[in-house]
Amino acid sequence: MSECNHDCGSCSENCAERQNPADFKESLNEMSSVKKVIGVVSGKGGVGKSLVTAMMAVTLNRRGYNTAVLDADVTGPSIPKVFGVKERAQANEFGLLPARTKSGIDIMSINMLLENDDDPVVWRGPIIAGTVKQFWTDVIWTDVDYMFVDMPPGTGDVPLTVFQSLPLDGIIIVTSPQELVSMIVAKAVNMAKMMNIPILGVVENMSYVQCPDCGKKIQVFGESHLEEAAAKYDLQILGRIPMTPDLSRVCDQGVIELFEGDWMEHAADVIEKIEEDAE
Ligand SMILES: Nc1ncnc2c1ncn2[C@@H]1O[C@H](COP(=O)(O)OP(=O)(O)OP(=O)(O)O)[C@@H](O)[C@H]1O
Repeated sequence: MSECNHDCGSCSENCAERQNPADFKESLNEMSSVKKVIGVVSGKGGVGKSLVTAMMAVTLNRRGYNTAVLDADVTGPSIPKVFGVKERAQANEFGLLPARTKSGIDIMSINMLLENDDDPVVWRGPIIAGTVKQFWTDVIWTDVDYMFVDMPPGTGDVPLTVFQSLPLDGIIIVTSPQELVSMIVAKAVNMAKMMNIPILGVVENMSYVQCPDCGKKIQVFGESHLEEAAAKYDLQILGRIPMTPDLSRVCDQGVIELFEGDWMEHAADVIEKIEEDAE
């Protein structure tokens, strides 16, 4: 392209440079070590992407790995809240230091840099993407086996630019049952394919409600279309998470590390397998 400004986030041309996203990935801080980076995406907001990101980090941490969460959802950051982290980010001469949660998960989020948690982030796309890049380049991520990235929701400019700036080893798509009947999941799948990032699979959140008395599973949104969508887009089903007051409580109280349930175990097996495949 003759007028290339090298900012693919602000350009819609499908040129050779866009097709090779590795060209513009940012390098990690030289004090950091991160083995695998998994992006957690959703076609739209509010489907439980942050919940899944946090539960994945907790599940792999329970299996003995060092895990971290990079909160790239800059305009709607919820990671510090679900982990009950209130402190501001500290820095030393080499870079920014992530906060460490009670069970030892390292996290970095824009909320740890704002003066007040409830200050809105009203920045434009390039500034947001620049912030996420800095979370990668300027934060000292020590000895991380698995980093989970809570991606900005949707398939627009900001998630696209974030996709392009981080060296993701795979992505997990989070959906709600309603999304599966629309084109939203297709857009998320196609964005990952455009970026040449392997899709590890799909997690259906709010999949059902289980009666606390008789154990019956009720599909509140009607019969699930998960299998159908997984077959259509050639996706592996990583898990189904019920809608439960317990999950809502652990998020609200900032104690996600105490969640009980085995919904993320299959996803964790698949993630461990990436490691084995690479060896
Ligand atoms: N399975 C569930 N059971 C109960 N509550 C849930 C469940 N999933 C999500 N929630 C609640 O829904 C809210 C939104 O979830 P979450 O922040 O994970 O969504 P999100 O997709 O990351 O949203 P956004 O993209 O807008 O940041 C949270 O308050 C969470 O407590």
